[in-house]
Amino acid sequence: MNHSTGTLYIVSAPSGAGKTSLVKALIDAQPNIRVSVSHTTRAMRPGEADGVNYHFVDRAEFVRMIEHGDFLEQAEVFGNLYGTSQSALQRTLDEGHDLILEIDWQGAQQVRKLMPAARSIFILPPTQQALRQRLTNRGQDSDEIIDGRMREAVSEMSHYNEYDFVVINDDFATALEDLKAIFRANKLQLDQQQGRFNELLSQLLA
Ligand SMILES: Nc1ncnc2c1ncn2[C@@H]1O[C@H](COP(=O)(O)OP(=O)(O)OP(=O)(O)O)[C@@H](O)[C@H]1O
Ligand SMILES: Nc1nc2c(ncn2[C@@H]2O[C@H](COP(=O)(O)O)[C@@H](O)[C@H]2O)c(=O)[nH]1
Repeated sequence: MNHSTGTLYIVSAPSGAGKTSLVKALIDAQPNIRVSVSHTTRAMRPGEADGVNYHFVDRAEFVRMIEHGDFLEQAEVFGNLYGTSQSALQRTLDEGHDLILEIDWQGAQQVRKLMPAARSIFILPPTQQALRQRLTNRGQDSDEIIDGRMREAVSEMSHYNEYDFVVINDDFATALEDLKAIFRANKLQLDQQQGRFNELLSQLLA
């Protein structure tokens, strides 16, 4: 059996639903999973670092990268450009690591067309009030930006049924267990498809 190529996962959610926190907790527990570092024209937030949270570039550089064909997918979200580097993604998968893309529904549609084997997960907040509360508690965006993100949340959430799985992030620990279960089930399915159990089965059935 050859496990050399990793699986690509797409994780989408309205801003503030908790996808970054959940993905971070998942990869802390499962070292073979990597997270793609996107390029963006958004301003850096306090506490963020270039090359860690994002590759922060200006609009001219981002447009140059689009023209050069550097992105697997790219989209405008909340007035800023975001994109996934094709070469970094391919390198990580070829190294055998599973890779998570934290991207919006527009990017998810583009990736599904190009890489149909990608598995996709949509994370929902338990209520609209909880979503606003989380954006407020995060303390990184002005009231005006939070209002804009709440308006966009409805449009983002209307695409939930394009995804393979939906996870509700009400209790954090429960949502994390749901995410882990999705990754575990997918790995077991791949093991079966790639014949990992053939030797055992030939002994058991002899
Ligand atoms: N289950 C939860 N209950 C309460 N607070 C939560 C829960 N999950 C995440 N949070 C908090 O909600 C805030 C938003 O979470 P996070 O930044 O992970 O969201 P996000 O979906 O990645 O947003 P964005 O798309 O804007 O980056 C954070 O302060 C986080 O600690
Ligand atoms: N299509 C893409 N969407 C992306 C990418 N990286 C992030 N995102 C989306 O942007 C919003 C806002 O993120 P924030 O860090 O500014 O709060 C987030 O909800 C993601 O869905 C990307 O590479 N491509």
